[in-house]
Amino acid sequence: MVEVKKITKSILKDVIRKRPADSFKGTYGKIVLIGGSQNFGGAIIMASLAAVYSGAGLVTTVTDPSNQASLHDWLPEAMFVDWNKFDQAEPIIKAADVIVIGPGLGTDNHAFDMLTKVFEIVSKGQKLVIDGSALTLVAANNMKLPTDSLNILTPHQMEWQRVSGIKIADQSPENNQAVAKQLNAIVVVKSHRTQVYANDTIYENTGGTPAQATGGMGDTLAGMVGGFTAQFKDTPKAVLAAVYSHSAIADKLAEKQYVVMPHQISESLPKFMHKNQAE
Ligand SMILES: NC(=O)C1=CN([C@@H]2O[C@H](COP(=O)(O)OP(=O)(O)OC[C@H]3O[C@@H](n4cnc5c(N)ncnc54)[C@H](O)[C@@H]3O)[C@@H](O)[C@H]2O)[C@@H](O)CC1
Ligand SMILES: Nc1ncnc2c1ncn2[C@@H]1O[C@H](COP(=O)(O)OP(=O)(O)O)[C@@H](O)[C@H]1O
Ligand SMILES: [Mg+2]
Repeated sequence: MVEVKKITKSILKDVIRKRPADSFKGTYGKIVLIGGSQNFGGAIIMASLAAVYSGAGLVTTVTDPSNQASLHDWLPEAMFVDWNKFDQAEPIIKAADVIVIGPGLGTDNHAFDMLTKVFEIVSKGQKLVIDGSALTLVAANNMKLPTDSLNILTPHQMEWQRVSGIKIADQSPENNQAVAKQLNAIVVVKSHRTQVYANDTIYENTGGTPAQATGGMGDTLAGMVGGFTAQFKDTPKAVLAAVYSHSAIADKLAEKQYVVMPHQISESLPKFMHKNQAE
């Protein structure tokens, strides 16, 4: 039996630091989020909201132009780039600390082309969060993950089945770890008790509620993983803190709500992080 470490509240003070007085938006990372087709615009808006509300310094959303007005209605803090104008997106993607690709991306040819181009241009030192449709595209087209970036995959169990080839019933810690090692990535397998595979160590979350079983909940986590890894140096720990915070906020809201809306998690983040920061 392999050891599975619990993700507990102690991860928060380990990761979330009091902000130095002498800092500016550049200190907290540049993040680009790519996704949101005409039909799935909400997904990239929810992910972008989570990135800004978890404290990322500068956020750019690359999406279908039909989403621009709603994006800015929800989030004037985000910059917008039309995903049909890749020449405009390319320098911003190249300059980013973190790229999140996949929420609501869809799986058509345009989505595949964009994912292919992003995999080509990411470079050393960048973190790449691969979620949702991007994982489905990777699996369907047998795409190799980029080797220069630090890759973080955030599949739900069915996406993980597609990417890893392991059937949901067989997704044991041992089996999952073997594929996570081959992929040389941090893998977040989302479920009632989400597991994280990082640096040969397996972690299991201790929170989470069925009140979270609503579309957009994973898109929100992807944005949080982006926001946390953009700001906090230790990437595996930042991922663990994002996973823990996402469920801890939901558990608290679920004490008084039957269902928790993904945007409510984002809206709770600034106060939650304030309360749980280390001096
Ligand atoms: N408002 C929006 O715009 C939304 C857009 N979304 C986007 O829609 C695209 C497709 O993602 P979906 O996940 O909906 O569809 P997928 O087809 O990729 O996955 C859903 C399938 O997986 C199965 N499944 C098995 N175990 C599961 C688990 N633990 N969690 C979730 N599903 C499990 C489900 O039964 C279902 O058949 C993604 O790009 C996603 O980001 C969704 O996030 C929903 C909300
Ligand atoms: N019953 C549950 N208990 C705990 N967490 C859950 C439960 N159902 C869903 N979640 C969480 O909600 C998120 C769902 O992710 P995902 O399926 O990718 O959603 P979407 O793509 O619709 O945004 C994951 O973080 C998962 O852990
Ligand atoms: Mg998802």
